[in-house]
This record gives sequence, structure tokens and C-alpha cells, in this order.
Amino acid sequence: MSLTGEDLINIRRDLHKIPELALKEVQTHEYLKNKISEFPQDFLEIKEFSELPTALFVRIIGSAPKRTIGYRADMDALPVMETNDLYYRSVNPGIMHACGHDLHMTVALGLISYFAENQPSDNLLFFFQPAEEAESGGKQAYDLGLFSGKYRPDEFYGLHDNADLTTGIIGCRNGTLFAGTTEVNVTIHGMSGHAAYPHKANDAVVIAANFIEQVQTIISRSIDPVKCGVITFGKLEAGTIRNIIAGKARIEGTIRGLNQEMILYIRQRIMDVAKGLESSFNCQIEVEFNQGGYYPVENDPALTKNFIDYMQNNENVKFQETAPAMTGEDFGYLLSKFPGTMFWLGVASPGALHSTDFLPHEEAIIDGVEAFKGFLKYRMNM
Ligand SMILES: CC(=O)N[C@@H](CCC[C@H](N)C(=O)O)C(=O)O
Repeated sequence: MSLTGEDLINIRRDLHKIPELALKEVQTHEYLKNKISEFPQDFLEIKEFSELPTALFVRIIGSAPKRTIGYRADMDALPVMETNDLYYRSVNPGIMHACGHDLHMTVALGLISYFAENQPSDNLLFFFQPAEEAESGGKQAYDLGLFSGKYRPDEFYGLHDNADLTTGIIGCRNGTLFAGTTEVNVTIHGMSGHAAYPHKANDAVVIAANFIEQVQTIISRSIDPVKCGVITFGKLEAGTIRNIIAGKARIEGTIRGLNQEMILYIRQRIMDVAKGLESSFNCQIEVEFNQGGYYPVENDPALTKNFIDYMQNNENVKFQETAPAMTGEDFGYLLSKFPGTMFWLGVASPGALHSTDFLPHEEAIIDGVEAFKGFLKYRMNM
């Protein structure tokens, strides 16, 4: 029997309890494997990879395949301390499914359980992907050659939950759905000293403060206001105690733009600011950039038109055309290799994505399974 709505909610709660960080999704991997082993196995294959041990492929062999349709569900959680008071709250302190990947995996399990019983006509490939929030697990899988031979999708789909959309709404747009991102790490080398003798030291905290302020003016003063860019520094570390001037500061952040040109422009301006501060503060500033697989998410024109047409014309689906978002996704890398579509699923959470009180409405899981199952059947003429 394919999974019921109640089964799906229980699965999501099980997964919610055991969040794991990027590339450490060991328990999650085991949980998924065990659950999938309970489904009929007649035309189902599970594939694991020693090169990317927490990843999992589930292939469902079609009855008369014309293509392989891929579906990606990300597995990792975030270093966030959950504040929701739930019986199924995270049991791993300081780690939380604050981006809804527990829900993404559950939707995939709902689809697998259905097609394990109702053989699809095309082949289906479900990719449980480690490391979406960091470390570019999708890119790693591609670069390791995992998508070769029978595991090569002809078209690829992926879903992300959306805290601001009404529960169950499917949101999508043709063209760019998500921004490209680049991680930026900055190390400022000043000179430590006694708090009472600033003239004999070079205060890395003051330099960091200037760096952050000046870099933020790139967005407000250097880029065309009708184009989008974001720079967020989410982590800042410096110093040891109040009365020692810090000799070193470390800043970690993320740059976002809806195209590569914007990302490269922001990178260049950050380097300009760093150079200027090196000379005005007589210090050294190291800047590292890492884009990994976080390319802009570009939905394929023809496949996405087909997807939107189906969702708009299906009376059981609530569809909304959405604007581009500045969230990032390494599914952008996979969509640069395989044509496909990424879409949103509304979960109406009171807390935002990545916040300690993110709390998606679980009924959305059933809506997500039904909407995408319907689309797959339509796509396969079933
Ligand atoms: C959907 C989502 O929240 N994705 C993350 C992706 C992070 C990419 C990279 N590690 C970075 O920080 O730039 C996001 O923060 O948008």
C-alpha cells in the first residue's frame, strides 16, 4: 500500500528528529534506505556510492521507457538550535531541519511508494542529495560521474518549500527561479595589543567593522538599483577578551545575484574594498571566494512551460507564478547539466527559512506528493 497522509507526516517527524549537517547524513541515509526497503521491490533499485556515502539513488524501472525523469530531494540540515516546542523536535543539539529538507525527502518517499506499486511507463530516478546548504553535494555527485549510464536523467525536477506561500501552493516561473551564490571568507590580519595602547596595535575589530560597512555600500551605491544583489555576512569572529585588542578577525558571508555577471561584479568590488582598507589601515586582508555548485537556478523554457501548464490547468492544484528569489541552490548546477524545473511548495511557516522557529504546515507534503505525482503521470501519458 502506498504511504497514506498520516504515514507521510510520521515520516517527516522521524526525519525532523534526526537532522544532520552536510555530508554527515548517515542516520538519515539509513532511515531512507530502511523505509524504501518496505516498498514493493519488483521494479525498484537502490544504489549507494562509496565516493559519496550518504547519497542515495532510487531507480524505478519503467514499463516502456522513453526517458529517465529525475527528481532531487536534499537531505542535510543547518547549524540552528530549534526553539519549537514539539515532541518530535531535533534530538541533535544545535542542528535543525530549518530549511524543510525533511519535508522534501518525505515528498520523494511518497512518490516512490506510489510508483513502486504503480509501475511508471518511463524510468524514474530519485536522487537523495547530501549537502545542499554547504559543500555542493549535487555538484559533487555530478563531478564524481554518478549520473552516468542508466542513472543519467533526461530531465530533472526539484522542489523547495516556501515559508511565505499558502500551504500546498505550487509556485514556479520560467527562466531564473533562484539566485546564484558565492561563499566569501575574509581574514583580517592586524596586530594585537593592550586595550590601553591602541597606537601600538592594529585593531582587527575596527578594520572588520569598516570592511562590513563599506562592503554593504556595494549594494546600495555600486549596483543598478533595478538589478538585484545581496551580500550577507552571517558570521564574524574576533578577539579573546575585552581588554586585548584583537589581532585577527574572520568574516564569513554569502554573495547573491540573479546572474553570473552580478556575482562577478560584486566579487570585484569586494576585492577593491579590501585593497583600499589594506592601504588605509596598513593591514593584510585575505579574501577567498567559493561558488561551488550554487549557480543561478535556470528553469528550462520548454519543460517549465509544460510543468506550469499542467499545474495551472489541474483543478486539484493551487498554482501561483512566483518572482525570482535570492535563495541559492546547488540544484542550479544540476540544471546547468540537465534540463529541468525547480519549483516551490507553499508551507506557510510562521518562522522564516533558516530560523529557529521554522515550522512548516505538514499537510503541504500531501499536496506536494499529489501535485507532482499527477504531473509525472501526465508527463508519462499514464
Ligand atoms: C534554499 C537555501 O536556503 N539554500 C541555501 C544555499 C546556500 C549556498 C551557499 N552555502 C551560500 O551560503 O552561499 C541559501 O542560503 O540560500
